[in-house]
Amino acid sequence: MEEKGSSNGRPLILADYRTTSTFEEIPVIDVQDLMSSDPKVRRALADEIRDACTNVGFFYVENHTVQPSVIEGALAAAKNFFSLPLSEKMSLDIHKSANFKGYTALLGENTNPENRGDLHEGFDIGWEKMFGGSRSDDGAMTGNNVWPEGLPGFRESVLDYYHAAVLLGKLLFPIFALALDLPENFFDDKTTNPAAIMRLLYYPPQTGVVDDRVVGIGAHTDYECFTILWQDGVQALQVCNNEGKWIDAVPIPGTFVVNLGDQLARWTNDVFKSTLHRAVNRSGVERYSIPLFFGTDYNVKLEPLPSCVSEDNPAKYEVVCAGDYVKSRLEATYAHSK
Ligand SMILES: O=C(O)CCC(=O)C(=O)O
Ligand SMILES: [Fe+2]
Repeated sequence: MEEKGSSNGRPLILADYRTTSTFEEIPVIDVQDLMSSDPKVRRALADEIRDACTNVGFFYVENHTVQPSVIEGALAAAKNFFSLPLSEKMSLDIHKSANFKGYTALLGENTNPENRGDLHEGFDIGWEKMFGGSRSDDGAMTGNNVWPEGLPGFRESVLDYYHAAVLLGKLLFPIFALALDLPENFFDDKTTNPAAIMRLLYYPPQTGVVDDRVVGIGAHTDYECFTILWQDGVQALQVCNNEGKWIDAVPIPGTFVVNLGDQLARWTNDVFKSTLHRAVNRSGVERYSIPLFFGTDYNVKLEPLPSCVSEDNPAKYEVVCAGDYVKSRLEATYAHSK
């Protein structure tokens, strides 16, 4: 790839990085140096991440900070929850909660408006301290979590995972900032109350002829800055390249898939890609995944970075408040099953 500006003293015009190149595979990035005390090492990692963000919008991270036991706990919690009788799950129906917390039944969501509903079940939570409860003010997205009764340890296992994934997300923000040639602390004052939504997802297998309008999760882009996704060993996630071809995000043990969402696309005026993806579980067995969508605080304005706007790449998006934006996207996703 052509060398364009960068950390050698010349100003970086990020707008020049916007690319229409395509990809055939998703890069794997080792993030064990995320907290290195050597700025050169962090810079090298940021360059690798910038490449993935401008060309693909997806990458795997290996050697991350989340302990396997925490992941196993969350997976066991998910399996216990989704095995509950439907009536118990429906008592936590997401439509009854303030701001999209709780249970989504099969076909309850329709992520791609051209489809007929998504073939997955979900359970959504937002920020909550393990001890001391929910946060009082998330602006347009304020609302408490809801928890099932009669599943001992469920809340603890889910929150353990939530906080471990949020911590990883907090470590990723500075490296994204560096990748954008911003001060590493650029996002610090914009992520003081991590606006992170976590979901447990269950995908039944789809057998026989698959109606393209009813798949595990329809083609969509994510709403927040980035998503940290744990997936089990069952292949289903697919990422759309620039030629419209679906590339399998093959499960790689020990990794997370990280993908950019529309908030970061808006900050960067589409220099960083929020890439279309979907999940179709044709494996014949059940699949579980756990995305955590990490955005800026809900009161932050999503404004394009000056270095991402140029004469050739004028600002594409109107400035919006993060909370209003996430809420409007969620409202659209659940509108059909209201
Ligand atoms: O389950 C997956 O692999 C993808 C889930 C997803 O794209 C989402 O929840 O936004
Ligand atoms: Fe997604």
